Amino acid sequence: MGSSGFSWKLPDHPKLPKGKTIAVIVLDGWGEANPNEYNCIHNAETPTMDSLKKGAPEHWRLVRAHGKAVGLPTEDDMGNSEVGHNALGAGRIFAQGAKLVDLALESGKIFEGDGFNYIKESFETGTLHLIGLLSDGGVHSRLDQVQLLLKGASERGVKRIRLHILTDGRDVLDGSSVGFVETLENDLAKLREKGIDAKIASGGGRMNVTMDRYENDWSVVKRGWDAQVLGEAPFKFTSALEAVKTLRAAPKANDQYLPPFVIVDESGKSVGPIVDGDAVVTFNFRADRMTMLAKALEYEKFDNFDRVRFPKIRYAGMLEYDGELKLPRHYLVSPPEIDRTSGEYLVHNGVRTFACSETVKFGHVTFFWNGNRSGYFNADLEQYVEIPSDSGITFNEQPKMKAVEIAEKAKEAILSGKFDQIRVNLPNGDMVGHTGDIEATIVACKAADEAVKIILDAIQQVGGIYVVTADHGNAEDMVKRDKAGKPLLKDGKVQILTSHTLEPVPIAIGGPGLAPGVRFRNDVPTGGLANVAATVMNLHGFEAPSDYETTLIEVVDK
Ligand SMILES: O=C(O)[C@H](O)COP(=O)(O)O
Ligand SMILES: [Mn+2]
Ligand SMILES: [Mn+2]
Repeated sequence: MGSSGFSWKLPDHPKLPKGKTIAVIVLDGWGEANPNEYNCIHNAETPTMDSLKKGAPEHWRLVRAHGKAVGLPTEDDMGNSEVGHNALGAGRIFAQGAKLVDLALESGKIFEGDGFNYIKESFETGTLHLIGLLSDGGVHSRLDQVQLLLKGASERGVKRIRLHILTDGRDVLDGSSVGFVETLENDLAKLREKGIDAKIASGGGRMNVTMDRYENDWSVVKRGWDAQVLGEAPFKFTSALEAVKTLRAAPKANDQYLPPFVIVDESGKSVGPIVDGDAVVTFNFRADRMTMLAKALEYEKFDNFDRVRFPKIRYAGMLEYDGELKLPRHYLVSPPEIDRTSGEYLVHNGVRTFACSETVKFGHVTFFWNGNRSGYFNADLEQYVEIPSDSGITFNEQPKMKAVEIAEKAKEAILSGKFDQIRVNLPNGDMVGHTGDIEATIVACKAADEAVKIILDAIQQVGGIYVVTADHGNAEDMVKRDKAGKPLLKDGKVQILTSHTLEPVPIAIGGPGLAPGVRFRNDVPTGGLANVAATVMNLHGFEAPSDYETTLIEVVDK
């Protein structure tokens, strides 16, 4: 115990034993919604998940996974992997990046901080470049925040601004890029009237340009670098609106995958390469898909691709993206301080932990789960395994992804007897759901269900316990709906929803190691993802810290 009275030691649970092997399975993008033709989970064969549901209400229930339950600004904010895994791992609700940026903009503090003062040093003689996702999805970024940032910079002496936009179509409807570009162009026109030279300089679809994650495919970041920094891209236009409209007209074009483009002047010269003395802000608040670019912009030593030129810039992230790596060194808003996560507590209490997913979700069950912290708490007690994801494809082409491989790794870890907690993320429902391909998403959900079965069978063999849950909805509703819940039509066609949803997610507990009297309490009706950590700690035989969101379970005499 330290002088403050703080201790990592968790009290013993009065009724539940230690030493059980526990599988914690997170089905990514697996919400609960009414059965209908757009509910891919319902329409897939999912015998394992269906059988768990029969355990309701004692061993199966729903928990909230969106809005304030996961620290987002409003109840209209859909859940996402970052906030979902943060809540699952941390056991408490933290105001998240979206909210923290809102507050900093509202109070004006963002413009008084070190990060802004640093980039401001370039305003007199250099250009301010803003790079990020042009969207109101609220998952990685928000257009209204960019607008306030532009306004704030314009009131504080900026003379030249260049925007490098990434079109979305993943957290928002495909095709919405056109409207966002129009809005932004209007704002920039107003800045120009005030004498500020403000333009969009480059762009591209988020999944094709810049926003890769967990180092799955550096060529994505390189395509962005070439356009944003070098001013080079296969497509050249004289306006961003023309760019997006033209590129969207190609067969099968999609906002997520638009090719990189640069905006050029009458002489064909790019209007906004990044050069020595400029300032750069990456305006996404969410870390996972900005970290790779942040490294390229900041690290002197870098060999992931040939940068050709490494301009001497003043660079700040909207947030600090990685607290361990201190990346980037400068940022406009401090990230949530997610401390004392369940992973850290459990390791301090001797719980041996195995975590696994494939690359595209690997950081979710490690970095996000551990409060946006990379690396092990204690390498002697933990093992994290990453299974390489396919790269260069959209996941509707391979909807089974690496579900079986992840499950087999988990099974091996369970049967090895070397671990007390085996934690996985099964990405299928989410990654394939984001493609908007309904047939493929049904295949994806079936594959995830089969993977769950492999893990539950292993738990059965060792007399363990399982906790099966999800981080937010996605595959259970693939259509945009009106307020009354009816599919919304556009030009006579339904609009496919590629984004997450506001739906709750299931949580199921069971397995031969679950003590007979354990059941879900009925007095936590509004329970959310943050209640899961205390629940899992109890199942490991510990009481949760008193400031954690309450456990979902009770133990009754049987
Ligand atoms: O980054 C993404 O793929 C989407 O914007 C959100 O999906 P995730 O929160 O499930 O990662
Ligand atoms: Mn997710
Ligand atoms: Mn997702």
